[in-house]
Amino acid sequence: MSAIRFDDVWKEYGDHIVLERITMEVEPRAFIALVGPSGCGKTTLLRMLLGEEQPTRGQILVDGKPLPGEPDADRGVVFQRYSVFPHLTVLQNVMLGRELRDAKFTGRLFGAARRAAADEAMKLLAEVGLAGQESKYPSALSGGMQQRLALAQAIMRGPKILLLDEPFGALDPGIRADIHLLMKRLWNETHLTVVMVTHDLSEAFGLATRVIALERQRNRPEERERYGATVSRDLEIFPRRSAELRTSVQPAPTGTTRSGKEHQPGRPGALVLKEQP
Ligand SMILES: Nc1ncnc2c1ncn2[C@@H]1O[C@H](COP(=O)(O)OP(=O)(O)OP(=O)(O)O)[C@@H](O)[C@H]1O
Repeated sequence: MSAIRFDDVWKEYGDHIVLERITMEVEPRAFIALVGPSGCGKTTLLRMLLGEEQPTRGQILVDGKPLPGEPDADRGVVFQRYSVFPHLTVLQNVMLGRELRDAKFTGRLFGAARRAAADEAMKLLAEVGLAGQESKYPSALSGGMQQRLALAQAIMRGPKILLLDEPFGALDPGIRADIHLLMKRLWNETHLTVVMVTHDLSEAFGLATRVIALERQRNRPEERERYGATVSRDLEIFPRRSAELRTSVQPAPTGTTRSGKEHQPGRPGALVLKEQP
């Protein structure tokens, strides 16, 4: 469970200002959807949260402390594609999540620690609907299954913050709906703070507790490089989901993530609109 604070964060590449004046607080266990036009800096913001990029000005604090300058186990990430290792089996990919965290130098666990990690990985695979697929390689899985695997691998690292960069963008609508249910269930069952970049507004409103739009305030061609994007809309989904609303959801049957006990998200029509000053 982590709170994130952006304190007047700017990101520039040479003379090109990509983001400016990003100041916001993200409460613990929030599910943030970052939306905005192509090229406005959504992925750049996510990469700064991951530690792959540093702010040019300002700072990002997690639980009151400056964000470590490089990726660590506290932050898990799933991209639209290529988040898992093609040369490792499904089980090995999920185990790696734990090995990278607990055996940083060797990348391997041994003995009881390895058996415990394998048991946990098997449970997690069942939870994401991949029971029975453990010895397959990712290339033998569908796109939706690969993204479930990527989620399982990220969660196996035990992150406090999960960063999602259009993780479901390449999936067919039906498969997307299934994986949305899975995502909601995983978020409900864990203490994760989630930040997700998406182009899909219905996905944003269906999953998130808060939808944040980034936009350039000045967008004439000659101004594009000199003015970065900033937070233009901060939409809180109402009623807010909170720890009290969490439901205990049984693991989905193998091969599916549909659950009758799924917590319903806030409806897009029920919003509190907070304009940025
Ligand atoms: N390493 C880099 N060096 C120089 N410019 C970069 C770098 N990374 C990103 N940019 C620029 O920053 C801007 C924002 O890119 P970013 O990928 O964050 O946008 P985005 O909102 O995620 O776009 P999309 O929705 O199309 O994925 C773009 O103009 C891009 O060219």
